[in-house]
Amino acid sequence: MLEVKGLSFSYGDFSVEDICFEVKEGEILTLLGPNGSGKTTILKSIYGLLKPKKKCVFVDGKDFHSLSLKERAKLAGYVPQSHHPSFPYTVLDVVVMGLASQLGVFESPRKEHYQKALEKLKLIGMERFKDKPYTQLSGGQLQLVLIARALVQEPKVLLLDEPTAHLDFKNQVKVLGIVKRLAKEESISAVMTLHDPNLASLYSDRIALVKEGRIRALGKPTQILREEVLEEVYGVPICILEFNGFRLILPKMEGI
Ligand SMILES: Nc1ncnc2c1ncn2[C@@H]1O[C@H](COP(=O)(O)OP(=O)(O)OP(=O)(O)O)[C@@H](O)[C@H]1O
Repeated sequence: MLEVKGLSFSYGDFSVEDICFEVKEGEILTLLGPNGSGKTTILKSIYGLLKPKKKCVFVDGKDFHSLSLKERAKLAGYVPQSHHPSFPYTVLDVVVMGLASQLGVFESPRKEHYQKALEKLKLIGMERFKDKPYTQLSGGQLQLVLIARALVQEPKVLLLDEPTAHLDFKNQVKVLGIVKRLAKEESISAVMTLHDPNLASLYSDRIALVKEGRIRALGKPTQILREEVLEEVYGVPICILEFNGFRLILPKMEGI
């Protein structure tokens, strides 16, 4: 289980303050909120890429930030929002790099490591690209490879920053479906950031609405995704249509 207890971080002119939530095994919590509200800052602070003001992140009760890099890499995987590859490693090599922390300093990856990486590429439907230089992938393909790289560690906690950002509709559904299935089957605690409230509603167990560096509301999608709450957070008129038990969140337009 992931516990975030009073996480605060400041860049100077922007800060996230007193972020608190728990994510149980098998659960997906989505951070949803406007551009610049602090979602990435929260994810980076959890993973330790940014240094929060105090001890505040615990995985299975362990103070995550006090662990060694190797121990952290075993426990948590992070998929960044964007990545600009510079060296033309093959896709398979990039996924194997996810296991670097599990190898000794002078140890090269072995057959079983490549096998594991290939399994993860198969899982996301990217095995046919295994020998392609990853500098030659599209933005969406790159995103999928980064997800495979995080999965190869078989982490207990998965942090995904806008995992659907560069993906077409089919791949959005596919990737979020994979995250949901893995969370349940592998008992992973997943935290992701999304921009689309409809996708958040469909794929999250709980949603934290973030505004100006603070969590404004936290709960199940049906509790959180209400017209007045979303209007307050996004500052635009919202209309929610209910149909066969599903909720469709739309901008309010004349005629709706
Ligand atoms: N390295 C940095 N130094 C200073 N300020 C930063 C830095 N990175 C981000 N910020 C600022 O912190 C605020 C929150 O940024 P963050 O990327 O966390 O927001 P976000 O909710 O993830 O946004 P988006 O949805 O647009 O990705 C923004 O005002 C941004 O300008």
